[in-house]
Amino acid sequence: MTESTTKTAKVPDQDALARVGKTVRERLDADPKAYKIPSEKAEIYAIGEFLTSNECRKLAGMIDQVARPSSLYEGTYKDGYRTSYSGNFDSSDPTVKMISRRIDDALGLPGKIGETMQGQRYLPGQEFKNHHDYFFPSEEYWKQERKNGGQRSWTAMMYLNNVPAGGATAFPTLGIQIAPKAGVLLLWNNAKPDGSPNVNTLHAGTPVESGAKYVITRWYRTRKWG
Ligand SMILES: O=C(O)CCC(=O)C(=O)O
Ligand SMILES: [Fe+2]
Repeated sequence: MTESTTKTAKVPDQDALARVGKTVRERLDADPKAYKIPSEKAEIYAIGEFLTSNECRKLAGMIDQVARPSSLYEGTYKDGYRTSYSGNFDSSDPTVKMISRRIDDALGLPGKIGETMQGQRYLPGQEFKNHHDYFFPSEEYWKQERKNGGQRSWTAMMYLNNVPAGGATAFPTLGIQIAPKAGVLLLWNNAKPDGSPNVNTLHAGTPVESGAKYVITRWYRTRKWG
């Protein structure tokens, strides 16, 4: 590809990603509870005490009900890549609805562009290796995801427990590691302010060394999901 074609190459959903990026940035910057994790290369925020300890306990119990091996469930990752157990929640469950709405409100986004919350449990030795949450339009799955709400914009992830050792969320390119803390909501923009994919959002759920790690993820698209 020549330089000029590279520059004009179309990034799917770029304008929408830029728009959603701005909406959420302005919302979080105005929220005194949202802490911006310092980085020049990516937009990452955290909100502490987003969930109560009772909510964390209840949601962890719900993960135990839905969790299945992630590698079999997802299909898009190679064996050994994501060794945690995960599962989608029932989006009509009242608790799921309430927490989803709380996240939507924190980001200032309409719930219809959010994927169903997904629960995930890691036991000692389990991990989710380095990956990007955004889709690669060159991959086969994009044909489907393009129609299914389009590209992923923000990731919202909640920690449901403190992990005795290991299990940090690591952004290797940024030199940032976030240790799980019960009730914290972690948010990051998978796109750059101009709406192109941000490669610096590469991240991993590092191996849990002892105890268990319970998290919930809600990914936002650019258009109505599902
Ligand atoms: O468990 C973590 O810390 C990261 C999870 C993650 O990257 C994801 O669910 O997309
Ligand atoms: Fe991820």
